[in-house]
Amino acid sequence: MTPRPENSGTINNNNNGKEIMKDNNDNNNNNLVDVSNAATTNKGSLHTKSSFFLLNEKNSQSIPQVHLELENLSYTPITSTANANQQRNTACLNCCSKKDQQHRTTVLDNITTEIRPFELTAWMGPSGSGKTSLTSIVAGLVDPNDVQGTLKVNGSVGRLPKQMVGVVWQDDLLLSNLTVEETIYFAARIKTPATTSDAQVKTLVQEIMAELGLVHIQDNLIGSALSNMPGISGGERKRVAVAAELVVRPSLLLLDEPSSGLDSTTAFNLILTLKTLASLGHSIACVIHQPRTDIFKLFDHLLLLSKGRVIYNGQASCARQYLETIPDVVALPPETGIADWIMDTVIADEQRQERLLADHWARNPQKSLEQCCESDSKNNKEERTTTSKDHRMSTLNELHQTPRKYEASFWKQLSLLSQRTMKQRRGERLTRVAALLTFAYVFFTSFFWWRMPDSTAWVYARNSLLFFMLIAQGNSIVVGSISVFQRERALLRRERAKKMYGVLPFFLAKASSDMTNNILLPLCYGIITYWTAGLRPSFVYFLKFVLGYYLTLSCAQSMGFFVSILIPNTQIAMILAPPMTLFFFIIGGFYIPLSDMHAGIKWVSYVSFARYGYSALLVNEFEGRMIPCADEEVAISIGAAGQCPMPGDSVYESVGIDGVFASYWFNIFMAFILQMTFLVGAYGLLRRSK
Ligand SMILES: Nc1ncnc2c1ncn2[C@@H]1O[C@H](COP(=O)(O)OP(=O)(O)OP(=O)(O)O)[C@@H](O)[C@H]1O
Repeated sequence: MTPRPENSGTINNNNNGKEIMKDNNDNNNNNLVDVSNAATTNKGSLHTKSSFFLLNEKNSQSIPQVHLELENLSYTPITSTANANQQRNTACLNCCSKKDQQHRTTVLDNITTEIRPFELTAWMGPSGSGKTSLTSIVAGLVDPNDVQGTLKVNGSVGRLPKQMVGVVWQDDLLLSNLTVEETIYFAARIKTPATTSDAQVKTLVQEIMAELGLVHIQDNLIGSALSNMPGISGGERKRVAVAAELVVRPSLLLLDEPSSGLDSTTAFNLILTLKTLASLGHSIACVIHQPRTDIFKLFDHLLLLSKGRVIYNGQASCARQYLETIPDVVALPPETGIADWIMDTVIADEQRQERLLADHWARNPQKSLEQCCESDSKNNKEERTTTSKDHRMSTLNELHQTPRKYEASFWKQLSLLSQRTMKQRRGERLTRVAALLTFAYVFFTSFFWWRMPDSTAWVYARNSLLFFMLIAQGNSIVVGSISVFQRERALLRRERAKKMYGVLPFFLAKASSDMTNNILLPLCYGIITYWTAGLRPSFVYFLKFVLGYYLTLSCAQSMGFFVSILIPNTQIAMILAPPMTLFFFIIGGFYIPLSDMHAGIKWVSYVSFARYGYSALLVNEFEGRMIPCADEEVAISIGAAGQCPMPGDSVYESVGIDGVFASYWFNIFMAFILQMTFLVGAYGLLRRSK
């Protein structure tokens, strides 16, 4: 933590007798930072304000404040089988339909709560109580048809624009080859308006990194445990994910277990950071499991859930008094953490299966609260009245006018996404393996097809080499394209839901990066092999070979991209892709001459990129030249055997490449059209996918 300068704040008393840290530079109540709990519970580490917060304070008027009210909210998603949910409260949706196995599961039942600005709210409850579901509902990520009840923003029924909501999930999806700083910078830059300069964004990034203790690892790669790539620790990943959301100061911040995997001091400091942020006017709700007592005391508001029902919803400081008034609840034993005790109490209630706590709350929540927490409730009401007087909240209509659809312009989104894709590619283990594989292919191909003599005896060898070059690289390009996109899909889904960028800039960045990066090594292989194998020795024909070869592989790449969006299941896509590609190659004209192909299958060859690619390369190699006679007996199975010297055109005509298909440029045009079709199809599917 950056130490707070001694003269930067004073300790005052507010009307509750709480210590309030107030910035000397600004008398606005916005800037009050309640540190009483922090000071009393963790004297050794009194939280200090870094310039990140000072910077935020200066702009705090620009943070639209949000008061979110959830009234009688229920969440009943459809589950695909009844068996798995027999224990649940289920209701058959339409038992006469084909989908008569579909049932609705009541995940959340009649939840009434609120998230207020200037407050840090905790959502607690045992595993499976519905905390993550509630986060998804508030973030607007579930099907609205599955949600009943009312959601109000600043008094009006409706939803907050997604740009004003920051969400940190339990499973952070971070790109492994980006550094800590690059990850936070990307989030900051794409989510801040164009009017904020790059220098200002960089300052914000530095400040939030300082605040969350990430400066010393700012140049470290994130890494990935899945691909066994060393990187930052789990706790550091969590802090990076938090920083990427915090850096743009969202009005509403939702965090799903942000402290899991952190040591208790780091967890305390993180929650304290959130508390400080809340004091600037942000509304923050935090799913938390079993925080230690000093962390628990940082929370203003507590929502306690048990199996989808409310057990307590009120000031965190009143929870103990309230629970102890309920018969059957054992009072907090000495030397026991309050959060531990609350969780033990809730779990014991769940095990009894009588739902005493939920029923008790349902009978008369407000009255029970007022009885046991009278003085605190009164003070709280007064505080809220003062807050609402001081800050005129924007209406929901005004809030919807504030953010643009996307903060960054189209070109900025495209540029940032392209840069991120390039960075993710650098040093990827996959790329290194691909480089080794290319080297192996060059060696292997040179061994079998070294400097082929230009004679009729080598016509078949030339044909087979051209086809081998396509099939060897084409298949791995399709498979590689699918595996890479499947990894990116979850991140795309999450970032799209946050309205960070549009589909078109993502698509263009992805397609252009793939069409260069993924094809680069295979193209090198083609270029080297052209000369080592002794293909047509002319620079013009060489350039035409490069164009045809590139376009065919690039078309294969686009087909892989299309398939990976069409089939969202990775395993199925990976199983289906190789035979599909192989099929397109088989009907490409080498194994079965196009002239001999059965009419029932021949039409498919018109949509095979391999057909146009192979035809273009073959025509380029043999068109308009005479192939000299071999000294030995001519032994070719295709072409006009016996004719010597042999006209090159007869080689491709003998496999059925004739008429307009015998034109190099026609085949190039068709490969281009096919690629565009795959790309437009991929884009359409991507837009429709969620
Ligand atoms: N779409 C869904 N269909 C069926 N059941 C669901 C669905 N979403 C959540 N559930 C169930 O609802 C319950 C609550 O899930 P949720 O993930 O919200 O709990 P949680 O309190 O966040 O749990 P944890 O602390 O373990 O993350 C779980 O039993 C879960 O299996």
